[in-house]
Amino acid sequence: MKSPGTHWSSKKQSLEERSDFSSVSSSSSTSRKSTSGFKTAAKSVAVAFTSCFTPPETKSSSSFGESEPPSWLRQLSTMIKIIHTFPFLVSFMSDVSSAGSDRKRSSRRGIYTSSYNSTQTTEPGTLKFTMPEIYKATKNFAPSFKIGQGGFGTVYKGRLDDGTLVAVKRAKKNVYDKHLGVEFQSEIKMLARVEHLNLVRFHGYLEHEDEKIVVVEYVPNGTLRERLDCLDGNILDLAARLDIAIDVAHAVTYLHMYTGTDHPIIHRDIKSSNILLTENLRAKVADFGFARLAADSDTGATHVSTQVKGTAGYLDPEYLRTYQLTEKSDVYSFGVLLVELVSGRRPIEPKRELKERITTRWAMKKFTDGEGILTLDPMLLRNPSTNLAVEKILELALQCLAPTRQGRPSMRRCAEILWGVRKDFRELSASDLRSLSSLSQRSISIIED
Ligand SMILES: Nc1ncnc2c1ncn2[C@@H]1O[C@H](COP(=O)(O)OP(=O)(O)OP(=O)(O)O)[C@@H](O)[C@H]1O
Repeated sequence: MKSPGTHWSSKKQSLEERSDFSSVSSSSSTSRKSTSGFKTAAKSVAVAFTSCFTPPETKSSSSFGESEPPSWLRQLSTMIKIIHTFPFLVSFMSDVSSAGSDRKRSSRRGIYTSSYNSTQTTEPGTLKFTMPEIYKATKNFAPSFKIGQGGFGTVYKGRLDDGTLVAVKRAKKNVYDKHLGVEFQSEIKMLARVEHLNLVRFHGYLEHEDEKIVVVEYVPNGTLRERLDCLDGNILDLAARLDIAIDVAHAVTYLHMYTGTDHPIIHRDIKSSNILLTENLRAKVADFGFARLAADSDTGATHVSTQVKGTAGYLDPEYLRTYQLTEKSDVYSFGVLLVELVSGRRPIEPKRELKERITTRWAMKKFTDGEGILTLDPMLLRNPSTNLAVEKILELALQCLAPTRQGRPSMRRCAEILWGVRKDFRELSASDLRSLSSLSQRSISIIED
């Protein structure tokens, strides 16, 4: 995703500037607009009670590549097959029976079957797309299908033979940029390991000559950063922001506690422009280009030593100093994200006066001075429920932003704390609404009198 800040990717910690947003995902907006106080309060309550996650639809698509997949991928696929034996059988049967297209890919990620030319059956487990399929899906990479541009390359919207909408990430063809190859390998390796409602779903990849392509689920409602910037004129209210924070906490908890095979996964690039939003404004964490496997705690290891990668403004200072990476680096980035959700500000705001340029520093100072509410995004209205929620979110952010990893909560704990904040927020919003309603009833009777 495009960075709102700067990408770090070097042992020497050299800075690599990434370009600004130039394009916005398509599709209609469903954001909620804040208008008058009463309306906003009413909406908050309605949203709080109706927001629920709609799982992505089961999708099937077509095909595989001609060449053998790498051995690590075959092993991975075998693991996935074992984990998903039953879904595989179910989707395999439905694919065989539907026989609508020449080739079929089952609905479960990583498990494929084929009836190409009615005779050939490719070994399940290949995640590969072919170039003709990609050309067809993206209408030869038509400019009108372009939905984004990032450090990795260009992203196109695509439609597979069965109608499934996908995002096709095509790597830049820069033979001198070795990082792209590493990012590509990391992205497909990690995506192939994970499956969670709050993570973008992996459909497959293509690596052929100088083409490197990742195909993932298309998420239609833009990035969180675009929403906070109000690019479509709609304000993301606090109820929606809390839901998004919880979705992200769930996704990252899953990565950290993922025990399906071996090590947990550290995302390393949690930031608002890597969080995609669905039509219902629920969040999906994307971009596994920097993801790493965590240290194996069974061996007593506490961290992995690795070159520093991530985005300026979100980077754990301890990791930056020591090169020691743990899950708590994601927790730090999540703390930055919480402040971003409350304030609407980017982590680094170079145009502001000096003491406000580093958003977390400014916000944490306000919070510890007892003025946390002053950090609230000016687009959001203050009321008792919002005031309380803001205090609680900033309190959690302060813990996540602790200078060393021992002081930070686990991502699971973050999720639990946020559930509590959301529960209180909903209850208080409902009572705010009741008082507003009785107040307006009283004023109506005074006018009538
Ligand atoms: N799955 C998706 N569904 C819809 N839009 C997407 C999807 N993935 C990416 N995009 C769009 O494409 C843009 C660029 O995303 P991309 O993942 O390529 O960035 P990136 O190359 O990883 O950038 P960086 O490395 O700088 O973070 C996003 O900001 C978003 O607007």
